[in-house]
Amino acid sequence: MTVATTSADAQALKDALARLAATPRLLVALDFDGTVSPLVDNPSDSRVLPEARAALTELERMPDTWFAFVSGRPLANLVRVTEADDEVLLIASHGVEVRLEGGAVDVGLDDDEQARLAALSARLDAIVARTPGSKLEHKPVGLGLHTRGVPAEAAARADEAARDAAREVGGTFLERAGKDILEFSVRDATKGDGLQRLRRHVDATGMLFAGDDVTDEDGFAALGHDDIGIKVGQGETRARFRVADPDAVAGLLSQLVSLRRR
Ligand SMILES: O=P(O)(O)OC[C@H]1O[C@H](O[C@H]2O[C@H](CO)[C@@H](O)[C@H](O)[C@H]2O)[C@H](O)[C@@H](O)[C@@H]1O
Repeated sequence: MTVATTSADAQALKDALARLAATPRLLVALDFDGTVSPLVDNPSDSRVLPEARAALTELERMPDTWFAFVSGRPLANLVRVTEADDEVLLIASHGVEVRLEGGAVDVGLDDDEQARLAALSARLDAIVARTPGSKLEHKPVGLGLHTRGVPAEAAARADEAARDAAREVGGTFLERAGKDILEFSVRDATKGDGLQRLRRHVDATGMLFAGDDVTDEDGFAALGHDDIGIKVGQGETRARFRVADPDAVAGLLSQLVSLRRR
């Protein structure tokens, strides 16, 4: 993948990182898939790149410095793939599930939400059965139809059928199209809500947030003037900066560690 950035952009990012490294209370919040972990066919195989992991471990040890994963994955799944210890702050299910110090909140679906999810799940199962290579992911507040590796036309047909199914079930489903995944949720929190929650929790004076997907745009929208938003890869974005891939994110995290150590 090529991502066009000029040397002026690269210098501006370097300068912004140096300023952020000097902030009194620093929060580093990272999307997981496609940001610190390269995209892979089987979601349970995803892991944080070693360089990023080393940098995050260093950040965790520094005073007045916190890091968090902010992901669309369910919380239990996110804990497993990130191998996060109990200290790591986690925002999961696109902002619905939150684990700050003191444990996670219970999402507690009501009867109507449970019934609508069950009805949609049955319909999506039928779509998966006739779409080889697709998979249905069950999440605490929604369902994700995965089509990675499915030929484009068949994937588009499956997505369209899934949208029809959600309309048939009725009520409000928040629809999110990500990378080879179409999700339907009965709750409407966003990663932006998650970042605000984290900012308040640690009383951050500066924040870095990096993400690669459309749902990360809600996160970029929640950033302030003294924060840094980094889009990973191609696509439209409101982030101020852009890097090519998870390796580049890992490199930036290492730079941030060195700068903050100083
Ligand atoms: O917010 P994120 O941390 O980026 O999570 C978004 C979704 O990530 C996972 O799916 C994506 O990554 C998989 C592994 O690389 C890939 O196989 C899939 O095609 C991608 O859509 C995860 O499985 C989903 O639950 C997340 O919503």
